[in-house]
Amino acid sequence: MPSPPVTAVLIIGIVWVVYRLSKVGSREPGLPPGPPTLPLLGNLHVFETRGIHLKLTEWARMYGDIYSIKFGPQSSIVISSPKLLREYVDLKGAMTSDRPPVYVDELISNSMELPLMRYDEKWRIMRKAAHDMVSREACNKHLPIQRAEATQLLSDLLDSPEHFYTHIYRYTASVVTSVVYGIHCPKYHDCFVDKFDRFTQRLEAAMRPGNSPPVDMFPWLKYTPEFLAPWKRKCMEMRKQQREIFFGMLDLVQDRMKEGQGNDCFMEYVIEHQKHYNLDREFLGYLGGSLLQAGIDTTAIFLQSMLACIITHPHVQKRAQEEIDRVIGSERAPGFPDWDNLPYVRALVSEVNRFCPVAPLAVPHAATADLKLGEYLVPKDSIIFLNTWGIYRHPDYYENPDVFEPERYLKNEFGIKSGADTTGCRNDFHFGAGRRRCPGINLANNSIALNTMNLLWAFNFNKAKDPLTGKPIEINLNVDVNREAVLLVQKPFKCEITPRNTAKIEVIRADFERAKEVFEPFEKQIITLSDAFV
Ligand code: HEM
Repeated sequence: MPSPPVTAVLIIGIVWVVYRLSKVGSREPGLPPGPPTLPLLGNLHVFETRGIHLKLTEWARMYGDIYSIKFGPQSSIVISSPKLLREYVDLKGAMTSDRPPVYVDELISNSMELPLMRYDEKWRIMRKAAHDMVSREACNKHLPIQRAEATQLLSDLLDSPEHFYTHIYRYTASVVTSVVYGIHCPKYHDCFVDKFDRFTQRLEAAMRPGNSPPVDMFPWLKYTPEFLAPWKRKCMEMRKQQREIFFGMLDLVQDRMKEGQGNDCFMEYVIEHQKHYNLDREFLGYLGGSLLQAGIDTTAIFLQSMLACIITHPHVQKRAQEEIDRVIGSERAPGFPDWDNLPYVRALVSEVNRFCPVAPLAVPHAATADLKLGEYLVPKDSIIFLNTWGIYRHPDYYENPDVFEPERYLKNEFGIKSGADTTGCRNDFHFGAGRRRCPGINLANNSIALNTMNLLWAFNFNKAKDPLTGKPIEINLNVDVNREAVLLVQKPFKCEITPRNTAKIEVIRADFERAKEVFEPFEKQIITLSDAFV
């Protein structure tokens, strides 16, 4: 039997531990209000890992444009208006540009992937090089290859319209491999593209909440022995495969340069200026790899969503096509200079981005220091969610926010309703905010503009028909989505794609013949990957 003083100490100790545990999950004083919490769990018990943007937006309408949530001990804030995004993220960039730690990424890439890097010296080195690589001027230099790739997309769609998914993916993959590594991918199958597509799906699954224990919330889980943690083994396999891709691509560029066969791609530029950017081989490998990883799926998802939007809104498709026909006609395909003369097509693109933002919660930021945001105090290391979905569906800013209506962008450049506060308004929230804003914006926007013009110029897009009933197969925009994915991916849908007239078919065939000359310097190497990818 312990003595009375020992018993007293034990009781005080137990009370203290219970008290501390009961505080886990509750809000620190000063945090903005939010949904009620439970001890230990915070808001985890009502949190969905699928379609998180919908839950965060539902709460935004209840608790306001800034509110807080707790994932166990982890504090997070959610920002859901243009004004607060500007004030709290854009203008406080030095304190809001960290990323929350992602242990799975630490295992896979040793935290060397730019989008998930912490806000430190490593990030600064990488970001500067990435910024210069895909700056507006640098991208303009690469318009001919981007255009040639877009011409191949039209030609592929003429040949086998039923494979539009893989044609689009080939396009977005080949644009990045061409401009970053100087290597054209002529087809989806039996080439780099399908293997990279599969690798990305495996990577996305490995990162998905629920497929590994919540290590980032409870860091002691890191020490689970490997024999009890198959997810750790999976991460090590992914690491091997990822390095094979990233460093294999880098080697190809260096081999080409040694042979004097350069083609002016982005990677050649940074290799030549390696010292200036302070990049060693490890950085170079992950720099190119980060652009591959961040640039391919995102652009493909936009194009898929754009097609889903015009198929479900035929009057929008018709109006955009009438404008294109008026400005361009049938004798030539659209080009970049046409973009400025197509206000309705530009409005359509803005509306697709508003209605189906590719990354509805961007990539979460984190606070590098304690933050004073208006009347609130947000502790260092809190996660900051940029609720792009909630902003783009905000009823104070957008008239009928749940209706797809490109015309709103003809009334004013932000598409907002009259009388709304314009502070912080822009029409590119889908590229994020502050210092972590997407650096690939120019490359992405060039792809979006060129392909939207091209596709509408060349083809009619209609709902596919059910072979049994003959009835159109409906597409439920943003409802039939892959809810497990972090990006807003429409579930695979079918559609009928038919060329609009024979003159256009001839233009596409002739343009594709000419594009082969542009591809030539980009076809000196074939990307090989080991059997691990099959
Ligand atoms: C439609 C196409 C795209 C969309 C919607 C998109 C969207 C985004 C978003 C939302 C972020 C996070 C921003 C933030 O944290 O505030 C991001 C980051 C990033 N994006 Fe994009 N992106 C697209 C295309 C591209 C392309 C083509 C590239 C390059 C080839 C690229 C490279 C990156 C990189 C490297 C980052 C990480 C930046 C950092 O953390 O500092 N993206 N993108």
